[in-house]
Amino acid sequence: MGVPRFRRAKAGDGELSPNLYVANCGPAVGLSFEAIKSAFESFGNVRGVFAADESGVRVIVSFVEENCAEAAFKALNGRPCPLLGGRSLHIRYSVHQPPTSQVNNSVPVSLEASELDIPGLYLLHDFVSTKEEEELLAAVDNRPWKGLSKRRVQHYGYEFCYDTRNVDTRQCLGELPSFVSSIVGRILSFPDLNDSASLVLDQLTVNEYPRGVGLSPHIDTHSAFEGLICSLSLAGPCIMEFRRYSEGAMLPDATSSTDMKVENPDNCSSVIRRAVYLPPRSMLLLSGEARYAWHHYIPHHKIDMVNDSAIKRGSRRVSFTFRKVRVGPCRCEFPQYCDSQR
Ligand SMILES: O=C(O)CCC(=O)C(=O)O
Ligand SMILES: [Fe+2]
Repeated sequence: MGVPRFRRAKAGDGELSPNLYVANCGPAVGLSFEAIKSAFESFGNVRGVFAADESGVRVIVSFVEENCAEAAFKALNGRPCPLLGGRSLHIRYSVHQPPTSQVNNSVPVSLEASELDIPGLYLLHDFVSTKEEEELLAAVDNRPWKGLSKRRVQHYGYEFCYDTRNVDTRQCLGELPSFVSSIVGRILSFPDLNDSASLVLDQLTVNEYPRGVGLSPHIDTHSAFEGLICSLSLAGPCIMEFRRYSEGAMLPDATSSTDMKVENPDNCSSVIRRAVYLPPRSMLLLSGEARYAWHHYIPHHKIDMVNDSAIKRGSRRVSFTFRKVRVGPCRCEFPQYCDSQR
């Protein structure tokens, strides 16, 4: 069945809902789902607490009764909650989205990045051979994985912290491993990347996604990484969607009233969406506008529709994402998406 999905309540949904979207609250700030459930249960029976997105600081609290949600909303919205460490909660009503309205929410999928017309986006097919792919997979499968809620990761160079979406630059884990040296060299020889300062790639995140698992829409934190992000797809395919929000204010950790639009593009009139198919062994390069101003997103699908073909995801997809850790603030041309220029 999977985790239920929710969208922001809008006119026509009725005034009340048993579901509350609660920001500034979640495992990333030390509040477990159990602790949140028990705090909200002082207002009535809670059916469940779910992550609203991957941030760890936004949850959906789903009550059995609407009037209990209303009581909790009135008592807690915008006020410090003593049962939750005195945190000030930001609450809105949220509506359960039944599975039937989740279909046909897709955009046409291109096979070539150039068709997306996103400056700074490149997709290089067959960037590694099948033999290299096997060797890279064997190398990471021989090393310890760290389990996240839905996928496994490995970090090299610097650890990436999912709660802050940043790296701890004081804690270097060492050089990138020798099994990726030839890949890094090949990236550096790609001619269209003219910003040579960003080409000393020193951080690698390896992600292993089981079939059907994706990644929430995000822009990699500007202050954490420089202007080039390179992602090598191995083992299985997926599609990647890109979203450009015209109003800005879409910082990855924003708790503003716009942040639910990321999860619910149907509610958002000001988003441009494009998608590309990432086959195994392809390298995706994000630079410039593609890196700084477009959210990227891997839908949680087991089957992707690419033109008229249904393409089944493999039993897993493993990606190697190479980045350069930034020292000093970001000075990009997209301040509306930039945590350094807020
Ligand atoms: O799996 C991928 O290709 C993308 C990973 C990604 O976007 C990230 O780690 O920030
Ligand atoms: Fe990313």
